[in-house]
Order: sequence, then structure tokens, then C-alpha cells
Amino acid sequence: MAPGVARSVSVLPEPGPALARFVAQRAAAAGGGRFALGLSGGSLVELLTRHLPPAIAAGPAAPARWLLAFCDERLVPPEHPESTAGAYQARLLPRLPGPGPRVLAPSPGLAPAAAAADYAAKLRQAFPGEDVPVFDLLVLGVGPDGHTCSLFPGHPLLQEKETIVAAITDSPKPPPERITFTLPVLNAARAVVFVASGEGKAAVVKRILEGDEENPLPAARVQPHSGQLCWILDEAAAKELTIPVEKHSIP
Ligand SMILES: O=C1O[C@H](COP(=O)(O)O)[C@@H](O)[C@H](O)[C@H]1O
Repeated sequence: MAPGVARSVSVLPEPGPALARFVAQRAAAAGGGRFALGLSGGSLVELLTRHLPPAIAAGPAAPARWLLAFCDERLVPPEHPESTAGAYQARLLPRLPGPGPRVLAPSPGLAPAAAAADYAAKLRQAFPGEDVPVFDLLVLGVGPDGHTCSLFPGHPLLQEKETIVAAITDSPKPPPERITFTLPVLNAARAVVFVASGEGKAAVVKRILEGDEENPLPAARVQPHSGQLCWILDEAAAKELTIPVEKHSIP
């Protein structure tokens, strides 16, 4: 792990409520200012849809002050079941207290390169004066192969240092056409929280958190330059770890 990165690993019977509390706490800490939040898709959609609304209702975090963006998106119509933005807009947003967040979503119906350029332009407009958008919190998942967002092992996009949003047309995980935040955006965040559940993630979680690989997996390359890095795991995903972990608590 990169020196200077403050990392915590929490293991809980059910990560959902802990993740929701973490998001709510970071949002409340933004006080009266904007809270820039990036969400990933996959299993996180259901987790956040179920647990974030009650966590927000219980505290001072006001979604009206949020800027909500998506860390990656599959290039399918918004109503398609694989659309991350479509899933959150249909399932989570209606359950947040109004008025809801300002949402930055990729424009549908564009070819991959145009979709990436369009979303990057939206981000630059939302983060004026920042060469790389600095999110207050990015919520990331990790695939069994170690991918995060739509950054996949061995893919040239891992070397991308200039663009903030990139297009991929050969995703090994369907659908093939996607756009994704690049590592500069992920590593500029003030806080990053990874969530992984299930035995199927145990081996890759061990590789990421305990390995010291010459060619690190995408999720292992997320080392926020000056931010906080947290992992929230269930017991099955953590079962191969030998490093010290926080049991039943989040930072
Ligand atoms: O395809 C994707 O996969 C990752 C991991 O998903 P999970 O269901 O294994 O948690 C997800 O974080 C990303 O947003 C998505 O596009």
C-alpha cells in the first residue's frame, strides 16, 4: 500500500447499514457546503437503495446539497437493467428526502468516445478550476477479478493519466461498452470506500489488501493521494485476511 494512505478495514455481519452510516456521516461533515459523491453500480445499487434512505432520514445529511455522479456507466439505455444511472434514478433517488441531489449522469445514446467526452465536460463544469475533480466520497465495488468501476486487470486504461473519464469497448464483463472514471479521479478523492461481500470476493480481497504485486489489480491501484481509504467487508469476503481488521465498527 502506498505510504501515507490512511487505510481502515472493517468487517461486519452486514455491510449495508455501515456503508449507509459512513455516507451519511461524510455528508453531514460537509456541513452547509456541497457534498460531492460518486457511486458505483453492481451490488452497490441494492445495498444503497435499501440502507441509505433510513440512514439519511436519521441525521442532518441533506441530499439537496449533494452533487451525485456515477463512477462508471454501461452504455445501454437508461431503462436497461444494466444501466447504473438508470437503476439509481429509478430506485434510490425517489426514496431520498426532497429536494434531492443534483445528479450528473452520462448522456444516453452516444458512442463510447463521445459519451466519455460529454461526461468529462459535465464533470469539469461541476468542478470549476479543478484539473481533476475532487470528490468528497467515492463508493466503489470490486469484482472477483479485481476490477473497480470499469477499470479491468491488464487493460491499457490503467495507464491513463490525463483524461478523467475514459471509454472502454471491450469490457470482459458485459456489457462491453462502458465509460469510467480513471485512476486520477479515484486517487484525488477526499475519501474512498470499497465494499465487498461474499465468499467469491475473499481471494481477490486478500490479494488487494495483503499483496504487494508488481502489476497491481485495478482496485489495488486506488490509493487516494491525501484521502481516506476504507474497506467495508462482510465476514465471508474477509475470511482469507490475516491483517488486523476492525470488527463490527466503521472508522
Ligand atoms: O461492472 C461493474 O462491477 C463493479 C463490481 O460490481 P459488484 O456487483 O461485484 O459489486 C461495480 O463496482 C461497477 O460499478 C460495475 O460497473
